[in-house]
Amino acid sequence: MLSFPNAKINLGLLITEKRPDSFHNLQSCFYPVGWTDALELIPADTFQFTSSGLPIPGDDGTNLCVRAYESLQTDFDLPPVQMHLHKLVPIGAGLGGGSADAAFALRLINDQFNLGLSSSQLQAYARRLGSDCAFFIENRPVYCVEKGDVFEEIALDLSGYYLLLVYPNLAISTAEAYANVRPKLPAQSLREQLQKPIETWRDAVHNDFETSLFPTYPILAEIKQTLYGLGAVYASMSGSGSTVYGIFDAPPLVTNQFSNYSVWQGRL
Ligand SMILES: C[C@](O)(CO)[C@H](O)COP(=O)(O)OP(=O)(O)OC[C@H]1O[C@@H](n2ccc(N)nc2=O)[C@H](O)[C@@H]1O
Ligand SMILES: Nc1ncnc2c1ncn2[C@@H]1O[C@H](COP(=O)(O)OP(=O)(O)OP(=O)(O)O)[C@@H](O)[C@H]1O
Repeated sequence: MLSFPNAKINLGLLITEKRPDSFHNLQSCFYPVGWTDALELIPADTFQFTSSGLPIPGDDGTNLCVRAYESLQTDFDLPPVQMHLHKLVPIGAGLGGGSADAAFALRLINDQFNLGLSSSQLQAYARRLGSDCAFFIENRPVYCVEKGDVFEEIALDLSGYYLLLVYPNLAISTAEAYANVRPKLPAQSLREQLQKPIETWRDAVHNDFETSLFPTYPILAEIKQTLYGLGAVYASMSGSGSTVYGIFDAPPLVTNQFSNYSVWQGRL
């Protein structure tokens, strides 16, 4: 069985409180985007995990695909499988790439072996693998709260817009990014801001990680400015960085602005 774990972007990200478990409560909107890895799972005589494409830090044994298999193996007598991941989504990019691989692995195993797990049961396994993971089980636009793993409906449809993702070949650790933020309760919820026309977002919809990361990595603010210069209706960093995205109402004319970076362009 073959699947294509896709990335996400965050439309706004407010970090509201530090939690007693040392994680943070947040408000954000997750939106799936078309930059994907490829993940294949086939039944085999012995368990094997291999990868190609972008190098993934850490041993294969700690890969989130392997951890997804192991988490189901504790409750089900799973036959061995061979999994191959072709990694294309940049790492340490704020695009949730590893989380998507884990969630898609859970879904593939559930389908391959007819485990009959519901969406909410798969989300429970996913939550244990990472805060972003549960989103990729249903993989549709949602408003998220708490650790980013509790979802609410939001009426937001950006189909028809174009997206440009710019990864400046700079990996930012999520844990480090959280360590440097100052949580604060917003005057107005992100949900209210997102319900207004996209043309108002530039001044109203913020990613709190930009405040702490832009002074350290000025290139991120420069990319954001360049995206607005290219005509973006809205531009922002995604998640804890380092990818910066622009949303456009027509395909942007990119020449050599981002020639040293990894770029993805497509429809939302
Ligand atoms: C920045 C976001 O991508 C926004 O969508 C996510 O909040 C990050 O989710 P993730 O990469 O799945 O993060 P996890 O693997 O769960 O956690 C990595 C580290 O980030 C910090 N962390 C993560 C999520 C959260 N709500 N509060 C936190 O403080 C913790 O230090 C944690 O040890
Ligand atoms: N399949 C995988 N793909 C990418 N990273 C993986 C994977 N499995 C484990 N990891 C580990 O997770 C770390 C970061 O993962 P990921 O790519 O999700 O971060 P990210 O792009 O910053 O996403 P986000 O901050 O939005 O969750 C890597 O440094 C790597 O050690």
